[in-house]
Amino acid sequence: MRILAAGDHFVGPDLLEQALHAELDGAEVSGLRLPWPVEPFGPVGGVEEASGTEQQVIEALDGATVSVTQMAPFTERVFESNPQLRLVAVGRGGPVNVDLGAATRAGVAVTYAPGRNAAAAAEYAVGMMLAAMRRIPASDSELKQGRWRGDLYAYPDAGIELDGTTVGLVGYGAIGRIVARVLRAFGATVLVADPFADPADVRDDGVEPVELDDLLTRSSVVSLHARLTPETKHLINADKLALMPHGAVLVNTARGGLLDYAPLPDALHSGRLGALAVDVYDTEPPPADWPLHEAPNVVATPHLAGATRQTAHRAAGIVAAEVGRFARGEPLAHVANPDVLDRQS
Ligand SMILES: NC(=O)C1=CN([C@@H]2O[C@H](COP(=O)(O)OP(=O)(O)OC[C@H]3O[C@@H](n4cnc5c(N)ncnc54)[C@H](O)[C@@H]3O)[C@@H](O)[C@H]2O)C=CC1
Ligand SMILES: O=C(O)C(=O)COP(=O)(O)O
Repeated sequence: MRILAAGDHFVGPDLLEQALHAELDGAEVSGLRLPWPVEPFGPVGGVEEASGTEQQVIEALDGATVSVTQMAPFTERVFESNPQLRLVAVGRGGPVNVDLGAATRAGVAVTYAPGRNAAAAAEYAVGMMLAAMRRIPASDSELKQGRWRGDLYAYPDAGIELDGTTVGLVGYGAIGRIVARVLRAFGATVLVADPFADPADVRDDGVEPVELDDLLTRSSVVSLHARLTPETKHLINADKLALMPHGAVLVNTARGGLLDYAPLPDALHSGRLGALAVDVYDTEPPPADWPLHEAPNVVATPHLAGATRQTAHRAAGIVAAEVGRFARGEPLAHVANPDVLDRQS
């Protein structure tokens, strides 16, 4: 079986290859390294989450029946140009770089790796929340500039605790669930808005399922954990921000497109938003004259929430395990287009 390991800077072709060799004896693996920094290609399935070009993938596939990848674009043209392809195993929480309709028409099974970075992203989200609520990065730079205990030591400008605070999570998938568990351990009251989560399951976790507007009205801290789709674009806009209590904290470690960034500078300057913590942006990287660089109480990091060493190994292990199942004719664990399996059997 010929396999293309189309890796990138984070989960490289070498890591994918090692995992494949550990899983399968005698696999013939070729590597493709996708560009870094990311060169966006897309949209593939409504969102721009692929990197590299389809031509690169078409040429690199070169007769492979299986490909493992993180970000390579698998488009209609890629499938048409490589009719021998049978499996694309994507090491991401969603196979957003694959045109699923085209894969299904071409008879290619697509698998993915739900939760592979959930612990990493959840821990980071809670870290960002605490950083914003207690303004840890600002205090760090003040101290390094020779300032000892500024406004943050003065009532009422001091930060707030998670203990006893109501935190609203928008999205209750792999990451939202871990964030909820951690927040409850801190003593927070957790509300969740997720139209696809079973309210009974949410309640079983000690969390209250609510509608989005209710969540925004009641939460002192709101953290976004939904996936970006055409339906969730600008889920949080100026009207939704206006529902939040004065001084509320907003955290976005999910996707820039979930949040309309345009009204945020005014919301921060007026104090309507008490603090903002963001790891993701409407344009990545944000421009040098990004208005939020000048706004008060913003903690901003360069899209790092999911990036831990464990995540990279887990992604490679999950895709290699899928390829192993495929090679042995066993059922695949996480198929995004199950209809195609009937046609393959
Ligand atoms: N900053 C980073 O480095 C990372 C960001 N992410 C992002 O974090 C987000 C969450 O990832 P996962 O938990 O793995 O995704 P997931 O697919 O497990 O969960 C997403 C949840 O969003 C819910 N959802 C869909 N429409 C919704 C709506 N209108 N309102 C509220 N919820 C809605 C779904 O029902 C699902 O439960 C995604 O946007 C993902 O791209 C993930 C990992 C790293
Ligand atoms: O945002 C990131 O960096 C991600 O890794 C996104 O993760 P996912 O595509 O959900 O596996």
